[in-house]
Amino acid sequence: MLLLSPQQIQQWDAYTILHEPISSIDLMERAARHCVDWIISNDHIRTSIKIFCGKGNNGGDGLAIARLLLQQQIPATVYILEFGAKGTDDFQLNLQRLHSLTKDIHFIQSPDFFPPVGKEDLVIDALFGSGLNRPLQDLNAAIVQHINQSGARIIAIDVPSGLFLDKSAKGNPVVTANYTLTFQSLKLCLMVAENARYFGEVAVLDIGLHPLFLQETEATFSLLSKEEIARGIKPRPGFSHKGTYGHALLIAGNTGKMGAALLAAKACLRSGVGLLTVNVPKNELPILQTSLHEAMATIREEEDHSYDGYASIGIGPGIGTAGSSEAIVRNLLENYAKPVVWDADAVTILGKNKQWLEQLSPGSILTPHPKEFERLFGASDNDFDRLNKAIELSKQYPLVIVLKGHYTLIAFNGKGWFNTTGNAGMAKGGSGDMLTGMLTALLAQGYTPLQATVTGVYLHGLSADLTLEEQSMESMLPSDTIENIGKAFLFLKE
Ligand SMILES: NC(=O)C1=CN([C@@H]2O[C@H](COP(=O)(O)OP(=O)(O)OC[C@H]3O[C@@H](n4cnc5c(N)ncnc54)[C@H](OP(=O)(O)O)[C@@H]3O)[C@@H](O)[C@H]2O)[C@H](O)CC1
Ligand SMILES: [K+]
Repeated sequence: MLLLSPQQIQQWDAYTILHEPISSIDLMERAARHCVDWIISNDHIRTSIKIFCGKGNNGGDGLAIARLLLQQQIPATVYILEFGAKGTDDFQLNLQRLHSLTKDIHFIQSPDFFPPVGKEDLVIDALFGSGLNRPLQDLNAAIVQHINQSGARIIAIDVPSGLFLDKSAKGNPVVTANYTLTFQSLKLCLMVAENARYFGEVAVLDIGLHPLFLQETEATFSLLSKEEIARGIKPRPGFSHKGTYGHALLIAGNTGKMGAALLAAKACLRSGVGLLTVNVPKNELPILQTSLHEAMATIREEEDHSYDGYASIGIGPGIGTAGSSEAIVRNLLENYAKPVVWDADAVTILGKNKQWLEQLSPGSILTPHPKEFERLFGASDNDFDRLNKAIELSKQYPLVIVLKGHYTLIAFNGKGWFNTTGNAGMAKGGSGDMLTGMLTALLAQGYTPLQATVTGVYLHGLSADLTLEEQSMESMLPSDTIENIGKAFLFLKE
């Protein structure tokens, strides 16, 4: 699914109106009906429902929602903000329709006329949607503040009023909704952590916009889907052998950090690799060899670092950032030409030696979390800037950049894919090590760097989601999640 700009969403509307065909007012009616159905079926009806409307089509949705509720004998009161604009055609038509049912419609010209709003109320925010083109001010800003401090349950229609679809609204007045009912597809503003306190829980309502439009449309950002990932999984033919699936090397672990190496190695082995060697310090060899029977080992301190024969290499988990680790990073840059997975301490080392970025082998995968990303590429003013920076960097460098977060972004060649699997139980030490192991395994099996990354990131989150069948988000460990990588592969084949 593509994440569209406000202009593209308007075009999608127009395309649907033309090709379904359906009138604009009927499309609004369909959207409002879906909202009402969702509100009722999710048990959000309260004795007092206050619907705040702007005079655009978002406000039109609010008016239609009010009418549909009233028609079901559910009382709802409408407050229309008068900020000088004339209502859109569909707003005006819905206003007429509502007038024929109720006289309880209030026009608000100043804060003196704001109704009291309290905890017992359900507020429906239909002030502004995808048409917002400047920060809210004056009366609009005041009503947002009034609603936000009320303690009422707030359901935002399409997006919380005050959020821009595809750029930051940091510092602006924005409705802090408990729920957001967004139409047809997620929006970029609903994917970023800086807006999480505004959008609350998000439900995507399928209002039947024409699917063909997407086939004719391009967008920078899109969402990964199960079907897409499942299609890319390589079959394992009967006459294959361990050589078919590649020999991976993980350079991981150090004193006190051998857990990172073990997690990466286990995840690598569970992700289909043919052979795995782990490079560890001499003293730590027994830990590896007694815990993991399937992995081979090489000794960190030995001088001869030949990388010949490895189909892929992952470096970073638990190696530390000391000079000896820097020397290994340097050595790898000079002696290995295939894609490498760069994670954790290895990313920090690259951050300290930015000139080395130019030397990364094409197709290498960088997996920084936001802080590591900052160390590598500098600070960003907001989440949107960081996303756009990742996209720009992916044009500049022949790398796959994995920007870890609630919705991890994978940037490559000027495009970005958001992952849709995973949960907050993964916010624990060891999750990143697991991912490095998985990506290294997939690269070794001949997946292209982009394919390895989208598949690995998706499976990583999916394994964690499947772990919730027997664990809670609090209790689950990366070790549990690794044991569910198998279930995740099976789930893709269903
Ligand atoms: N395809 C769909 O998803 C459907 C969406 N629907 C709903 O329609 C809205 C979008 O409606 P639109 O009329 O385009 O926009 P808004 O209602 O968000 O805004 C209306 C106008 O408000 C003005 N504006 C913008 N920013 C501000 C501001 N800060 N202060 C005051 N006024 C502002 C702007 O006009 P200007 O001429 O003043 O620039 C906007 O045009 C979408 O979100 C859905 O809720 C359909 O109902 C169904 C299909
Ligand atoms: K809204």
